[in-house]
Order: sequence, then C-alpha cells, then structure tokens
Amino acid sequence: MMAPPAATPAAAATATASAASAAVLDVPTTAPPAAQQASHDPQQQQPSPPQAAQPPQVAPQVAPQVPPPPPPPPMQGWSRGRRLAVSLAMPLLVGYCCAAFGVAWLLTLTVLPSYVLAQRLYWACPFIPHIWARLGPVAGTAARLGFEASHCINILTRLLTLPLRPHLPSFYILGFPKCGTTSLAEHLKSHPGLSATAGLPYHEALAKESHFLQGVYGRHHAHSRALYRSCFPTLITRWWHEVVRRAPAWACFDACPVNACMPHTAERIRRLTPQAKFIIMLRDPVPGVFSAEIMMRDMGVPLDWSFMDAPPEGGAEDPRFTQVPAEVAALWRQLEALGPEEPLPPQLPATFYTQLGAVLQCGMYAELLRPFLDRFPKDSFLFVEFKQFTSNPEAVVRQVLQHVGMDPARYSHKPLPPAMKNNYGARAMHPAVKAALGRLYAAPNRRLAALLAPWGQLPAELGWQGMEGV
Ligand SMILES: Nc1ncnc2c1ncn2[C@@H]1O[C@H](COP(=O)(O)OS(=O)(=O)O)[C@@H](OP(=O)(O)O)[C@H]1O
Repeated sequence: MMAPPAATPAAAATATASAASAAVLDVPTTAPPAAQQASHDPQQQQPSPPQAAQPPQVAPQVAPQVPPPPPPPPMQGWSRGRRLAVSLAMPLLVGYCCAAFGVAWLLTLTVLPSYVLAQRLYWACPFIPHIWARLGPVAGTAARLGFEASHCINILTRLLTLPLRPHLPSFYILGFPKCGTTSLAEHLKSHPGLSATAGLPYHEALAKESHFLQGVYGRHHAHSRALYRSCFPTLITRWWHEVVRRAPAWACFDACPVNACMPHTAERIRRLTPQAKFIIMLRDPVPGVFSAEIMMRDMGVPLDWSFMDAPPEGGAEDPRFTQVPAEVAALWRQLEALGPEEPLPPQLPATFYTQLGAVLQCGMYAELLRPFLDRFPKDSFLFVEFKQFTSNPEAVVRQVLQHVGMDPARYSHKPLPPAMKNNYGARAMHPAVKAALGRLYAAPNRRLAALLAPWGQLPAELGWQGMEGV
C-alpha cells in the first residue's frame, strides 16, 4: 500500500493540473459550429421519412469494399510550450496520482464505499453477478470480493484525480453490440495517439466501454460532465503518448456499443461532446442477436427462452419473433421522452440485459440511429459493416483513423488473438427461428438502407434479409 505524500506537493500538483487542464482542454464546451447547428434544423432532417418509404435500390452507386477516406479533420496536439510545461510538472502529477491511489486503497478497506459503488455497478450491469454465481460459492465469492474492491479503488482513484482528467471523447464507437466493436477498439488502442476509457484493465469490456450513460455511477448522475471526464485517462497518459511515444496528437474514445441502442444517449452525447465523430458498426441482425444470446448464456444470465429452441406449433406467428415485447417497447418510449438530466428509469438495465426481447430491439438499427443522425452533421458518421471489417480489418482501421483525424501512417496492424471470437461449440440457431427473424428484420433493414443511402458507405452485397442488392 502506498503512503500519501505530504499535502503541499499534492496540492501543488492539483493546482498545476487544474491549470494544465484548463490550458489543454480540447473538449468542446461551446455551442456547435454553424454548420453543425444547421444540421440540427428539423427542416433539414425532414427528408428521412420519405426516404424510408422508397425501395432499397436507392444506393446502387455504392460498391467499394472500403469506401475512399474523407479528408482527415485536424486533430491538434499540445503546443511545444505545453509539452514542456506538462513535462516539468510530471513528478508532481505522478506524485498526486500515487497519493490518490493510496487514499483510494485506504477508503476501500473501510468496505462501505466498495459496497455502495458495487451496488451501482451491479444495477447498471446486472449481468456481472451471474458470472460469480457460475463460478461456484468459493471461487465466486473470492472473485466477487476482489472485483468489488478493485472496482472501488478504480472509481475512487478516478474521482480523486479528476483535476488531471480534462478529456472527453473525441469519438465514439457508438454501436452496435456484437458487431465487432471490441476488436475495432483493440486495434485502435494500439495507435500511439489513441486511448479508450480508463477502466479496469483486467475487465476487457469496462476498459473499452464507460457504461456511463447507462448509469454506472448511479442512475441520477448519467449526464454529469465532470463524472464523465473521470472515465477517461489523465494528463499523464496524454503526456506519455504525445511526448514519450511522439504522437503528433492524442485523443480518447468511448466504445460502449450499448449507447446506440438507447434513445436517451443521443441528446446526452450532443450536450457532452457536440463535435464528436462516430463509428457505427453494423451486422446482419439475425446472427447479431444470436451472438448476443450466446454471450448472455456464457455469462450465466438466466433466459426464459432461446433462439436455439424449435418454435412451438405455428412458430412463424410466434409473437416472440414478430414483434418487440410490449414491456421493452414501453421502456424505449420512456427513454425517448427522458429529459437530458433526468434520472434513468429504475428498470432500465434489468430489462435491457436479461431479455432476448431487448436484444431483438437492438437490431432495429434505423429507428435507433435516427436520434443521432438528427443531431450531428452528416460527416460525423462512418458506417462499417461487419463482413467488411472482418474480411479486411487493417483497411477498415486505417479508414477509421482517417475519419477521426489520426495519422494512419503511425498505425501498425497486428492480428488479434482468436479469443476475441465467441465459441459456439455445437450451438446454432434453430432454422425456423432464423427464418422468422429474417422476416422480422426485412422491413427494418430496408429502412436502414434508405436512411443510410446519402452516406453511400454500405457495401454492394450485404446478404442481409431485406437488403438484397443494396
Ligand atoms: N476479426 C474478427 N473476425 C470475425 N469475427 C469477429 C472479429 N472480431 C470480432 N468478431 C466477432 O464480433 C462479435 C463481438 O462483437 P463486439 O465486440 O461488438 O461485442 S460486444 O457487444 O462488445 O460484446 C463476435 O461475434 P460472434 O463470434 O458471432 O459472437 C466476434 O466473434
């Protein structure tokens, strides 16, 4: 355990950090620029419904596997003077972080903060306790206690070092779940100018996904700019990348794909980061929802039905495959109407993470994307199709880097370990269920093709139900 250093250097470090934060804050806090405001004009967004009614042959001009990259937007790094100032302050900043880490340890030993923070985490991510249950009473309890303690140290350290964390994300891997977002984030993290969230390093998901807008800091705080800043790396990380690794600029990103699925996130992201860019990964929803079921089952989430089971007599008419359940649809309407600073509905995560009906809702891409497309300029978005990504990940990563203003020349591609892929074993979707879900998604897929036609970024042969020839 580290002893906290004397108060004077820590206070000096705080003051230095605050000054440095104010000086280097790249995060836009002002109103969006004129072009962006123009894009918020509802009149400009009106073409969408008529497009949705058009047949999907609106985008035959789209063909290349990887579309030509747009010109990179400028990504500014620290000036020479700021690099020098932060470098000189580095011993104080590191000392301050060590002190904060020590204090976080001591507070965690009192157990109460650990308990409170764990309750919030389990509320926002209710699938995690199922993992302990699967491990059995002894290993499960040990894993739980270790996880809760380290979660508490992690969150308290983040909060105690808030003055060193002036950054908000420059871009989001916004969605969708099970579309390759973790692989893309892993590739991007290897670029010397990029970091994801400052999460628990041993927990793959939370080191990439903030889950902030899903209430990981509590359902009443899922909009706070200061708390969101705490999810991202410190000035020390930026200094490491820009000065030690000699990246010309540095940026961080949030790769929480659940954001795309929940309608309240669009307005909150606009308020927090109005100039953000977005990477939106898309996959045929039928294999996508099955991938989600496998993940839930492998974590031990109890599900009351399965895409693997034969549907009962007259399966094609089974309401589970023809519509999103009423409870889930009602929750989505509630999220759509939620004010940008209102607390999240109490039933949100439990409904979202434990029901296959909610998984089905996440495949309704067109409806889920509309709040984002309505709020951000057209050139904010880059769409990546799953097969396009998995067949040539290096080309897609370079295209993403270009889109977010990072130098692709500084990226060196390394294939990821096979462990990034689900192990299905003998498990497969029942053919009748697969056919029923294909029918469920055919019309939403056509709406997606029409909605995204102006971007011209979907490849020619998707092979999704309803998107033939798009
Ligand atoms: N390179 C590559 N090649 C082939 N398949 C790949 C690759 N990278 C990710 N994947 C597949 O993407 C699925 C996981 O997507 P996500 O990381 O977005 O999932 S999550 O929402 O973050 O849990 C998961 O799909 P399934 O295997 O169908 O479950 C991964 O196998």
